[in-house]
Amino acid sequence: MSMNGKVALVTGAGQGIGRGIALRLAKEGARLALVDIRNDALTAVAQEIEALGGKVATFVADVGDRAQVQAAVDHAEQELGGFDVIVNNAGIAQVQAIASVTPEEVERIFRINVQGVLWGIQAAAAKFIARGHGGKIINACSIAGHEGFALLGVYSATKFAVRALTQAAAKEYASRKITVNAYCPGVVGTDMWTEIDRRFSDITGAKLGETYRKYVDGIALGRAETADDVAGLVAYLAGPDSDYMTGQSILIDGGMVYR
Ligand SMILES: NC(=O)C1=CN([C@@H]2O[C@H](COP(=O)(O)OP(=O)(O)OC[C@H]3O[C@@H](n4cnc5c(N)ncnc54)[C@H](O)[C@@H]3O)[C@@H](O)[C@H]2O)C=CC1
Ligand SMILES: CC(=O)C(C)=O
Repeated sequence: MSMNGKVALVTGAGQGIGRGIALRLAKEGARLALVDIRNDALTAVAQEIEALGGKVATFVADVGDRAQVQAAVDHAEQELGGFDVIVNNAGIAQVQAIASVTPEEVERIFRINVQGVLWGIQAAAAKFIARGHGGKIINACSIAGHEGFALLGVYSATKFAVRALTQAAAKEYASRKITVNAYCPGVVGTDMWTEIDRRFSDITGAKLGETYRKYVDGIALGRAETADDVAGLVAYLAGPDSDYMTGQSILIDGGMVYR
């Protein structure tokens, strides 16, 4: 188990990709701090990890709020007795034509997808520096962080911003033995995609399920991605085999976007 004795904090851990990452890191031997805005979802995932024999603590926090992120990181260290890895996974989608997007919508998605990652980087890096033995910061990007998609323009802009933060933080923290990388999934069949599909349907008149199928048809490996597919990459980025990698935003999309 590559993460024995390590403590990892995962945001947006209540469902979907975050849940998959938390379960995988627990199987790798990590103690887990789970963060989400939904307490009921956190409790359910914590019970799954405990059933595997894992140690887990949960914190309700909104990642867009800097003080709440700091409090979650402080609690994780106190309750689990360490702090080695943060996975800044929480994020929201938005489907809207550029012509009709509002300032409120832009503010909300940048607050969660970009500031949420920034506050996580800041709080975690300060802990790693204070402890003096480095650490790993892992951020949620997307294929939309490598290519702008129609009706997903503002969402894409947030994910391009995550790549920029990942590169800049990698350079700023390298001398402290802190690595910063990002994972960029393609089409993962979570609630996020159910909502994206529904919004496309509202805007374009596509039948429910049609947009999702169209995207999946564009995947070279011929199937939608699972949270476990993403979690495998995150386990690698969280473990010792990736010690010499930093500043990278790695596509894991079954063959959709080639960079
Ligand atoms: N589903 C997909 O196809 C893809 C997802 N991603 C990214 O992966 C990450 C996870 O996505 P999914 O699991 O699909 O989403 P999801 O919508 O299924 O789950 C997101 C989780 O984050 C939590 N959350 C939302 N806002 C929060 C906030 N302000 N503070 C704390 N927690 C919050 C939700 O309660 C939920 O548990 C996101 O950053 C997303 O942009 C990237 C590429 C593809
Ligand atoms: C949700 C997401 O990142 C895409 C583009 O599928």
